[in-house]
Amino acid sequence: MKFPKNFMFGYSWSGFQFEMGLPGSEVESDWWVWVHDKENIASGLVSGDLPENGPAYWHLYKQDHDIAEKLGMDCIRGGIEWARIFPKPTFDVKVDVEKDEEGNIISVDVPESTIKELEKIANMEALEHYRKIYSDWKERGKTFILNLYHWPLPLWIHDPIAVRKLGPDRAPAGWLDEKTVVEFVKFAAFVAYHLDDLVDMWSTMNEPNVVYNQGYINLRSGFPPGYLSFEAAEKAKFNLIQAHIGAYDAIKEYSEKSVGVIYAFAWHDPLAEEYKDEVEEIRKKDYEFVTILHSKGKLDWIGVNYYSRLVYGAKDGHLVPLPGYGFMSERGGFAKSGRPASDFGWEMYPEGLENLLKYLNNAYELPMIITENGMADAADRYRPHYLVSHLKAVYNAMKEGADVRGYLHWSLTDNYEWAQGFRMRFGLVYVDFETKKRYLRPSALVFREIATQKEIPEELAHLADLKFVTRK
Ligand SMILES: OC[C@@H]1[C@@H](O)[C@H](O)[C@@H](O)c2[nH]c(CCc3ccccc3)c[n+]21
Repeated sequence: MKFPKNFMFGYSWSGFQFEMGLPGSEVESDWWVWVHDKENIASGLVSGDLPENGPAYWHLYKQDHDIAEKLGMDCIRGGIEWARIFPKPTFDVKVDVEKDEEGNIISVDVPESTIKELEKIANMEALEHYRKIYSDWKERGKTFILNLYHWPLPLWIHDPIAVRKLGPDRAPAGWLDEKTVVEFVKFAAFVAYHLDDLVDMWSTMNEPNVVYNQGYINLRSGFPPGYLSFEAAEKAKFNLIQAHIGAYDAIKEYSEKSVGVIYAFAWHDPLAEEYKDEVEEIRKKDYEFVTILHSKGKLDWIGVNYYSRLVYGAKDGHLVPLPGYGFMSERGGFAKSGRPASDFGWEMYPEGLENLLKYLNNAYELPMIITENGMADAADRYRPHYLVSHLKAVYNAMKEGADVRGYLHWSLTDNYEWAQGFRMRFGLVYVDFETKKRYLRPSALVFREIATQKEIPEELAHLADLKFVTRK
């Protein structure tokens, strides 16, 4: 199975999960206070592991780029932490905001004069260090995708502990506050103005759907602010859509490159044929954020994050995602389908990726990049199979006309998995967090074979069809 010669292979990283690990790389944000909060740790909502003990990419980026190059990678999707660039509030830097009659933001104008004002309160050393990190990869003749927002917010934008204790009206409320939209657009313009020469493709945000679903509805996920409210989730969703649109326009002021969004796409299956139509409605609703951006012409490409599926069945007269399948399978066990689940309890379901890519290609007709795909598998027992079976799914979808430009694995190295800390290991490369030393897992060699040849060679294709003995 041969991929096009310009098909890209690589990996994705995010600031909070990868940068910290050696002294001098720490940065305060809502996620920082959230994972250090004693009550969150005591209640088990977060692991108690700390990001400052992470893989130290801020200092060791050359090492990881060397490994990535050795594994045949030619594209990295990376991030930039808003809390690093603007540790202090940017509210006092005034901009013109145009709103419609309902008060929705139509545009935020960030001219060069405003950028110069922002430079006076920005952390220009952090900006320069990001330039060094990105340049080290670009100087190797590689492709770089920069994503502006991957979940942490500056504390002056969002204080999650205060929101949970006092409510969003008496604390910096993050995406519940439309002021955040304006500040995010300033950040986007500032970064595009300063770093566009190093960026091949832009993304405004990673998985906005996870931010509003996990933060305000699925509280067991351990996401900030852990404030249960359906209307808060809707408000956050609305403001995130405004933020993407504002950032899209702001980037276009300073860049000719394409601007997309990276989204968490689960695949949805009905447990029985009779639920088919209702599940199609659920799928449409789940992808609505992307549909809205596309309908407004504010989307040049789609970052597809795919891991597993959700299977829907009837419970008390309505359709719900069923435990025992997809994301809701037993950690380190087997899904009810008989397929193995990851250390995180996510069923391996490569068909979902093939179905998803065909569906998205038909729905949006935009270039796509798999910006995340991988599994928590500390022992690397299943990862070779997971990797080849999902690459085969991409290959099959492309054969059916899906416009996929690349596959970026999640991830190169083990890293800080949010509320789970270091317990969930997603790396092709194992990290000893004491010594920060990197070690290749067997699946890294499988990745290298495929990425260097841009092909799933015959002698590795069998890995897609492995059958694992279930406990039964
Ligand atoms: O959990 C592994 C990775 C995280 O480390 C990334 O930061 C994040 O972008 C990320 N997203 C997902 C998918 C989570 C999800 C999918 C579908 C529905 C809800 C959540 C998995 N991951």
